[in-house]
Amino acid sequence: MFAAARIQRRAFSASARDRPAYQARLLTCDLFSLVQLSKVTVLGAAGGIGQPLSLLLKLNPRVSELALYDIRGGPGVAADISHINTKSTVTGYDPTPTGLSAALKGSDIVLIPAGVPRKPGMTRDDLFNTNASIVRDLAKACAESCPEANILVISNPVNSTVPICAEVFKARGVYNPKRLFGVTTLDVVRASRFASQIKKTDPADENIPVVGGHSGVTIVPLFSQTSHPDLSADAELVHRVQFGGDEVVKAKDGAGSATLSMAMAGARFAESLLRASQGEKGVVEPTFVDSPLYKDQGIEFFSSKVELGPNGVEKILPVGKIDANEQKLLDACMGDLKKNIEKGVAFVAQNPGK
Ligand SMILES: NC(=O)C1=CN([C@@H]2O[C@H](COP(=O)(O)OP(=O)(O)OC[C@H]3O[C@@H](n4cnc5c(N)ncnc54)[C@H](O)[C@@H]3O)[C@@H](O)[C@H]2O)C=CC1
Ligand SMILES: O=C([O-])CC(=O)C(=O)O
Repeated sequence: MFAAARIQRRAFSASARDRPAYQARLLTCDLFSLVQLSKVTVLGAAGGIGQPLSLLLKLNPRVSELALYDIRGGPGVAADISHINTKSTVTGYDPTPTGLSAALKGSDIVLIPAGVPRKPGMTRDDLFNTNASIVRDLAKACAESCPEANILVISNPVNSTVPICAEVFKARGVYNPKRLFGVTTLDVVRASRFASQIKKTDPADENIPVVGGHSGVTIVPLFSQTSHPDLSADAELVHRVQFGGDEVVKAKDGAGSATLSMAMAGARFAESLLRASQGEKGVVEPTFVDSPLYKDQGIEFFSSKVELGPNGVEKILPVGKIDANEQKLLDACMGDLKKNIEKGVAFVAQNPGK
């Protein structure tokens, strides 16, 4: 899949005479030639998140091919972004079944920010009726055209849209739990920024695990596991992390929810996955995945720190030691999370679509 891995394999199997040539190629190839075969697809590429996310992916030298699909405006965004002077190719696709399958064929990573965003007064769950069928149908297209790709779900409610994708893949016999991710990176990004504002630190040095799900009380920051354990008692900060999305929805006053910070968070998660796919060890990101951690409580999906690798999920790390404040948050998370997951599963059972 990736050029460097291919060259390395050839170097191993080459004759003693040819091996030095392959090894020299490995040593001398620049970063782009190392990774030239990574195709990334964005579904919903012309939206508030899709556009800046596509821009950031175009700037990423690990991406060699960028496929942009939307029900409207994909080719226009692609034409614009394609003029940026980085090596990757950019193609926009029309909203036809063949356009969608061509956008997905051969993809290594598919990011899905397609669907409607919140308006003030709405919860993420209020988006379910519209976004569930959008995600179901896009998941079907992925299951048919790129069943082995890593699927990164951004569309809300993430706690339900990820199980929807899983059910669609299962129904087609191609479900690989190691390759399905709910993107919760924005919660981690917010936690580190908000904590750094209080502690007057560089947010780049803050690494705050956030576990659970991606909505309100299901978002559980674990400050006790950082160098500022006292922050777990800061109820205002914890609330700000849990309801950071609402802060943006309110400020945008009907014009949508977080788009720019989300694009950064989505691009960061995709970059982590690319680094791990290309052999970097120890790449860890919290993400919402099919997880063994709370299956005994009937919770099939859970966000915790996950080590990424060439096959997607390499290792799901335990929640670890938490303090009494955080235990209360985790207890409060479980009820909503379970209901959100079950709602997604039930939706596909009752509405399998075409
Ligand atoms: N996971 C997270 O942390 C976050 C998730 N979100 C969610 O991301 C989603 C998108 O948000 P925005 O970009 O602000 O919305 P937007 O309305 O600006 O963009 C959505 C795009 O999806 C497209 N679309 C709709 N149906 C489609 C389909 N069937 N196939 C392809 N494209 C389709 C639309 O044409 C539009 O361009 C929302 O559900 C929002 O709640 C937003 C912020 C953070
Ligand atoms: O709040 C929203 O609806 C969008 C979102 O998921 C976030 O900003 O975390």
